[in-house]
Amino acid sequence: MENKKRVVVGLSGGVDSSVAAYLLKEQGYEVIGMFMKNWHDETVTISNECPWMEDSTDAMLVAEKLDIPFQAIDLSEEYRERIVDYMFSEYENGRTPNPDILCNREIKFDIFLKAAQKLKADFVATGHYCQKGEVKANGKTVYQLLAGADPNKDQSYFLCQLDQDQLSKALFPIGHLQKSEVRKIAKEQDLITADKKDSQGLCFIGKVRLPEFLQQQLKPKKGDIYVIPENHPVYSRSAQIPAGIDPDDYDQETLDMICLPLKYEFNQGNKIGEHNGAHYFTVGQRKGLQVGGTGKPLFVIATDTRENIIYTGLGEEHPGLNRYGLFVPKKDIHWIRQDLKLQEGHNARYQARIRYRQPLTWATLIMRENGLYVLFDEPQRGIASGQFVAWYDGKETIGSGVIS
Ligand SMILES: Nc1ncnc2c1ncn2[C@@H]1O[C@H](COP(=O)(O)OP(=O)(O)OP(=O)(O)O)[C@@H](O)[C@H]1O
Repeated sequence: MENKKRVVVGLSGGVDSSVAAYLLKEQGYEVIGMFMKNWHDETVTISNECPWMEDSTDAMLVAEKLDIPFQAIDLSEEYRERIVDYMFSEYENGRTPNPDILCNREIKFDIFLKAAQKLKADFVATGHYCQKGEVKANGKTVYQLLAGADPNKDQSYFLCQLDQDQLSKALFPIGHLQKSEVRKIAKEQDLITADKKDSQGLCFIGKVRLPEFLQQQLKPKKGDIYVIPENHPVYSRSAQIPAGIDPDDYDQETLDMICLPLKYEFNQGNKIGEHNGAHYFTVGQRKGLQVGGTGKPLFVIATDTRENIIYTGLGEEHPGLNRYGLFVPKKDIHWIRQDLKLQEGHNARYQARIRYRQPLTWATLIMRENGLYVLFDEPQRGIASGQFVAWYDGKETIGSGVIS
């Protein structure tokens, strides 16, 4: 008899990974369930809300029900080093990190994958809503990261930093299903996770609230909130894409103006209130400013963590909030499809997004010596440095990068 391929499936104690494990078993794989503990207890007890104990018990019960071996591993040290510390340092520097994307690249498809390989696994599987494809390029197999079939659940954005090696070892057994179908299978198989509520992203923001989390390490620091008028000269050239220019013909100054973060000075605006620490805030944020009586809603358009100043704009249409371009420095550009990598001096049209579940927008990608300029056809709300931009050809994620 042919040797069965061995798969370690990440069992989170949720319904998606439970059904992923069930389907793999049905398909004839030799399946091992593995739960990872990501959080140190002291980090968790702050809000008493990260129920990893309950989750790991659920994961174990699912494994028992499916009659597959089960292991729990403690990755909390690695998680702290690679995700938690990065979160703090990014916020401290006024950037907006995405822990879910990092967790996939650094933990699930790196450390967790290596732990699986120690168990002689051929693959690692997760309950992500995305799919894997394959094409041939220059005679070689190239793996594709494709959207999940359920448009409301597509999680491919969270995997936009995976590389070919990681993808070659990944399986996404529920990616072709709708969420409702996944729940139905879980019910039919009498899995105890069938009715469990969805987690929001990873164990992070959903379970440990972000402001509470940040306050563990970033101390409050009173500072000023300024409001920048809409007609400020800084927007005269930065707030739109000049019509009729061929992407090959953009001069560097114009690109920088449209795509680099705008620099504000406090004397450009009026003081409108105070905050308790610029490092708690992110571009696009509306809640938590606690400035009343402004008529139109107030949005963060920039933070200066060095000077501890928050710059805001009034109204959803403020040009500081809605920008056409962004920039990814050379070292932060990642191509899943290496074979489609843009060469310096070239440009291409792709669809792109800067956050999970955001509808895709057409954009022109312009590769220059220092990095990648992304010019959207429509202005994008709240582009923040540290966020990931991902670009797509239809359902396929082609590449991604960290916004400068
Ligand atoms: N603590 C964990 N241990 C093992 N695998 C995990 C863990 N957390 C997440 N995963 C894996 O990553 C996938 C995506 O995680 P995410 O937190 O986005 O969960 P989800 O989409 O709500 O899925 P689920 O319903 O399985 O929890 C999960 O389906 C699971 O395979």
